[in-house]
Amino acid sequence: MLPRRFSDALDLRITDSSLRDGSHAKRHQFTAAEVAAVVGALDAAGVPVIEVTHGDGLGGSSFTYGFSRTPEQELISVAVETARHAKIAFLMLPGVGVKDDILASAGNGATVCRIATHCTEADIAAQHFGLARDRGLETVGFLMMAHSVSPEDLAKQARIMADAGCQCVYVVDSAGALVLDQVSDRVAALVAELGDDAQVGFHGHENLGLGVANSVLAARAGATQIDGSTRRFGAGAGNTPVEAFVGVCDKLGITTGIDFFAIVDAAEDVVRPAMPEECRLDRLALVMGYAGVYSSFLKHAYTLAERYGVSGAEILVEAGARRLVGGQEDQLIDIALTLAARGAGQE
Ligand SMILES: CC[C@H](O)CC(=O)C(=O)O
Ligand SMILES: [Mn+2]
Repeated sequence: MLPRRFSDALDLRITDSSLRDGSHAKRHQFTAAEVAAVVGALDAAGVPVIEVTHGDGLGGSSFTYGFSRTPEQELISVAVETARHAKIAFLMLPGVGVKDDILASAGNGATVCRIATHCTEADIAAQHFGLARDRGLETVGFLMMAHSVSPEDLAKQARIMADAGCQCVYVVDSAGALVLDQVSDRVAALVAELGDDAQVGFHGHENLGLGVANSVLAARAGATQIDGSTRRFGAGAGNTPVEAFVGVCDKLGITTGIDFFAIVDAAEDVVRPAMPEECRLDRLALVMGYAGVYSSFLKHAYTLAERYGVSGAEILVEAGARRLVGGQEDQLIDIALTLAARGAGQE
């Protein structure tokens, strides 16, 4: 069991996901040199956990999700060799990655295993949590698209993960659709359900501009692990910006162990040069948050809108109406073709 608090000095543990969620924004084109530079800067700033994987997790490099420029085990190895203090985490979605991918990541020195499922499908992760615990890995569970079920139903799924060996279950706002109390209610429901059996975490997206505020409310409701990405480098409008969140935590007296000025410098001098462009709160990102669409669909929507001459916003609105989940990227093609047949204009 993980302690409720990481140490007397640390109220919250932040995991930086720039090198995993940011992979979506970079269309999975990280080089080993970029990973080394970013890990070096985040580690020096005191970031305790750094996640490194293809955006869609281990095994994500594919026609469906987009091919990686650099094999992810190479990136994990570089991260492990570079980090002096930070733990290196990886993400896997059962069925996209397989158990051998977990073993390979552990073999290359990653120590935090994060398993993600849709928020109604926690049971498919049971064997992966078991394997990870057997290998001595720390385990984190991701209940994705958490806006789409009630706090009570989410808590039941969290219980399934905890019983399978998950040490911290995250409320994952994949669409950046949760608004303030909707975060607190979900985190509080998980805290009440899990008690001392597992910690609770929160992973936010900026699609409605609420990443920092939602993360503060998650912490106040009892979350002890919070995700963010330096310079918001993540899918959609990006994730909760780590540097802003650290500054806010400092002002609120919440201890993160991260040096504000060092992470601000890392954001500007090291992470920004690795980004193809800023993660923006633009039309399609806003539509994602409003319509409740998986943030990693953003680049797919841009590509399909251009290819078929249709509106990216309309693709996303329909994706929200169909309640698409991760792995259903091919349905975006169907939506685009349907819009093209109707003669919808491009936006
Ligand atoms: C495809 C995995 C996904 O990007 C995980 C995640 O960060 C989320 O659901 O927000
Ligand atoms: Mn995410």
